[in-house]
Amino acid sequence: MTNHDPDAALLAKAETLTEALPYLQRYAGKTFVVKYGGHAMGDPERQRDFAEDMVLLKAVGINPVVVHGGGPQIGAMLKRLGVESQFVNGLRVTDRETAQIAEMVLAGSINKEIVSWISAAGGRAVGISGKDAGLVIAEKIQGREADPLKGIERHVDLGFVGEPVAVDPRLIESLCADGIIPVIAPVAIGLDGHTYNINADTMAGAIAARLGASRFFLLTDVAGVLDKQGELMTDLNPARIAELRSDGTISGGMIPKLETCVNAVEAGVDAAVILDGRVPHGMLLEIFTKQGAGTLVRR
Ligand SMILES: Nc1ncnc2c1ncn2[C@@H]1O[C@H](COP(=O)(O)OP(=O)(O)O)[C@@H](O)[C@H]1O
Ligand SMILES: CC(=O)N[C@@H](CCC(=O)OP(=O)(O)O)C(=O)O
Repeated sequence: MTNHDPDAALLAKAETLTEALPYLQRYAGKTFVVKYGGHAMGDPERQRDFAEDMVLLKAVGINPVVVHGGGPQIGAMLKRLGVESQFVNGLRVTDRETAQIAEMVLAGSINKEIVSWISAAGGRAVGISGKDAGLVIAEKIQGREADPLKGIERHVDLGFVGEPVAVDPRLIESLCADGIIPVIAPVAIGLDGHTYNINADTMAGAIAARLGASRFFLLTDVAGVLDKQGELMTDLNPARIAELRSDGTISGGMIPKLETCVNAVEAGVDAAVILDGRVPHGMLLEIFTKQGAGTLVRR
């Protein structure tokens, strides 16, 4: 090696940057909605990685919009307060007290924590919930559950569990235009004036659809959607997802996750990606390199 030969490791770094160039050009000015699940919020190092990724996206001209969950954190708080909680098809049955606690955890502690991480990474973030500036209007969900005895679905009352029926994107758009990363908690006011707890995947999907996002990322605690053998399925479409649901391959929290992906891509989002949020910078590799990560859902 002469003095003029670059170090191989440095060269590889430069190559990574040039490999990113077409993606940087393609995505500049586009909006990416990132759903940050409660299970994906690992230790402080992972939290810092996530915040750095958001700040990096913003720095290269992409508009990240974060919608976060916090299911495990709500569960821990309910347990501390001695309140029982149960899920039906991945949705938490939410009575009035649970709705208050969910709002406290989601729009209070978690929302502000994420804002602090982004701030520590050098970005500017504003933490809001679906309640702010009429961002999301919710409607009560009619819950359904399989009746194992009769082999049919029956209605269940999920309480104050809502789904978005209207999204007013103006607040998000003005924050993005001002160089700010919006961080959104999945709580909204219903048409009836009550506070509704909304599954964070559903909330994020509705926002991604309304914003016409280029990409919708769902960061969770699995590599993506796994088949019955536990192997990663890298590409899915709505028809295949319907099959996976009916043959029982997907269950629990993966049900609302895939439903929301289908709704988002059918509403015009280019692609949704479910990936492991605990893998350091996995989202950056997915966006800026040829290497894919997780499960890509397209029409
Ligand atoms: N086929 C499947 N592939 C991957 N995960 C699945 C599947 N079926 C059910 N799951 C469950 O879905 C979970 C992800 O949903 P959830 O717990 O709601 O995550 P998050 O809190 O990130 O939204 C996984 O950890 C796994 O337990
Ligand atoms: C109705 C409903 O189930 N709401 C969720 C909201 C939080 C959430 O979805 O958080 P994750 O993304 O971390 O699962 C809940 O109460 O747990």
